[in-house]
Amino acid sequence: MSKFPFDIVLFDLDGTLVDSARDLCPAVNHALTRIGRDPVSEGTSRTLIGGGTDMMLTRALEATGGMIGDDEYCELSQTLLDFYWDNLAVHTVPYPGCEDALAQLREGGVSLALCTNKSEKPARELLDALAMTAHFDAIYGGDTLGRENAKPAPDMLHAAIADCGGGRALMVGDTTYDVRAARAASVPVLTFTGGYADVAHGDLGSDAHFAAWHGFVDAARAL
Ligand SMILES: O=C(O)COP(=O)(O)O
Ligand SMILES: [Mg+2]
Repeated sequence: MSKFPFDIVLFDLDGTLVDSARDLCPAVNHALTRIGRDPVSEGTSRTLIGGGTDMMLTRALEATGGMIGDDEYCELSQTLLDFYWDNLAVHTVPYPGCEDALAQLREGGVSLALCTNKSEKPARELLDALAMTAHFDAIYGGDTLGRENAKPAPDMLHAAIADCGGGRALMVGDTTYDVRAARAASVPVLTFTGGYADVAHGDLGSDAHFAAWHGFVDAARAL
């Protein structure tokens, strides 16, 4: 039994644990400019994150002139990934206070799992680069169980809870993908307002939110 009102915390990655927009934005712009599109601003790129890099590219193409053909899209998606995988930890950092909160949870006997829509390989590489891998008992990426089972589907949440031995779980995220996945898995959900919400925070529909990681443990205990 943990010292918290939950035994397992499932974390989203981009926009929740780490501020990765400053590396994702150059990657999407590398792809856009390759086909002669205008780059998007970092502010715009933040609103495109949450569904995985393919979703980010699709939304960026729609915002800069419309979708392209399937073959060209596949090639461009690979161009984006190649760039991102070589540059995924250039500017990306954990949000202030996040690692202390993870350590506090672990010391309190809570199991931690990562449930990100980022593909598993770059997610693991990013965690390794930031020396954060050891915090997690289970790591799921958007492709681990097949893209069709990425968030907002509940599958990776269910699998991570099982890997952690079952128990009372809590989801922590920043976008509608996280809230919808948590609802589908019947898990309470806390959202971080410092991330990349794709709708107004009040419309995310989470059970509660926190604005800074220093306030996370109190917000989670109050659920
Ligand atoms: O890479 C993305 O677009 C989403 O990743 P996240 O699920 O960790 O927010
Ligand atoms: Mg996110």
